[in-house]
Amino acid sequence: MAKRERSGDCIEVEGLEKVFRVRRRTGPLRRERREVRAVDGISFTVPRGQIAGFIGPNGAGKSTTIKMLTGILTPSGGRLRVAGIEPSRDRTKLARRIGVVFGQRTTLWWDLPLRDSYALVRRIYRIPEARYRANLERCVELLDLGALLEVPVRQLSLGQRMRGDIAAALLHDPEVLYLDEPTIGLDVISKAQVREFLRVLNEERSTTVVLTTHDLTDIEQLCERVVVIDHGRLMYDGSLAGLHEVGESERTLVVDLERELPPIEGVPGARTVRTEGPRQWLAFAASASAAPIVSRIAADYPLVDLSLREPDIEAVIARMYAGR
Ligand SMILES: Nc1ncnc2c1ncn2[C@@H]1O[C@H](COP(=O)(O)OP(=O)(O)OP(=O)(O)O)[C@@H](O)[C@H]1O
Repeated sequence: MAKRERSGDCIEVEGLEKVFRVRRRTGPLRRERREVRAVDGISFTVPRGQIAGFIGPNGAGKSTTIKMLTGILTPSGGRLRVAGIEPSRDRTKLARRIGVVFGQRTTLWWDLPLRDSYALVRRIYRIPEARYRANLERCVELLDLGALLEVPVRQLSLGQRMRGDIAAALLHDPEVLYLDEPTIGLDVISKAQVREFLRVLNEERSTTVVLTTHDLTDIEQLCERVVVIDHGRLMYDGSLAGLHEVGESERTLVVDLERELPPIEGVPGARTVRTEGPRQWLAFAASASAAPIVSRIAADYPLVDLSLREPDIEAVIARMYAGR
């Protein structure tokens, strides 16, 4: 698979806007016209070869932005370029340069085995035989699809289907890959497989990736950069560590003790926020290490088990607002 140059910006977005005009019935003969500003003047760029996280709460305008980046929707205002192409003007040309994966929808043919779905993708994109074979072989190897190629898509588990969908989006060698919630509903192992694949893909082919997710672990493990939008506006653009800092976000340590005890006290940097029988929840700054907190608790309390919970995106963003 071809490795590309990592120079210049692959995606350029300037003052992007999308206004939906909706009509609402307000009485038997009355209709009201209303405007929804789904995207309200967003600007950012994504350099070639970067994996950028694109996050925000429900209804923030993420899908609308992605749809404009793929040419499905025409912007109401602003400027947009992807791989040097204006998406809404040259949608067909752009389709050859981009791949799109939606976590909650499949682009595969439900009744066909994976292999036949891929053969159809090959025909749609007119992928040359040698390139198709090489790309399919690499995807099958990296996504562990060998045993699944003859299985009809409807019989695949969600994680298998997702891996199948990702391969389908890459057979024509796109330079940009949009992923909308690629790990949603997947178990821990499938999530790890998908993340590892994206890391290798980016490393081997310098593919530019825009990743929409509600899972901060996806961002943590894959994205050097994160763009946060809310109410159609850009809230933050920078590193994940920086986001935790401005959002003053907290991680939670869930601790199982041998028996019910009073709330854990005296652990520097952590405070007990909840107790339920022998289980206690301790919050601490997301930027801090959990190690000293864990060893302190292990030394002072009868510890049976523990797990770590990452902050959720909604909470981080809510704190960003509160801090303004
Ligand atoms: N076709 C449409 N017509 C009218 N309003 C729309 C349309 N598509 C989206 N919207 C509105 O635009 C806003 C942004 O929606 P969008 O789907 O882009 O958000 P999102 O960030 O992708 O949310 P989610 O995380 O829930 O997918 C919402 O208020 C939504 O109701």
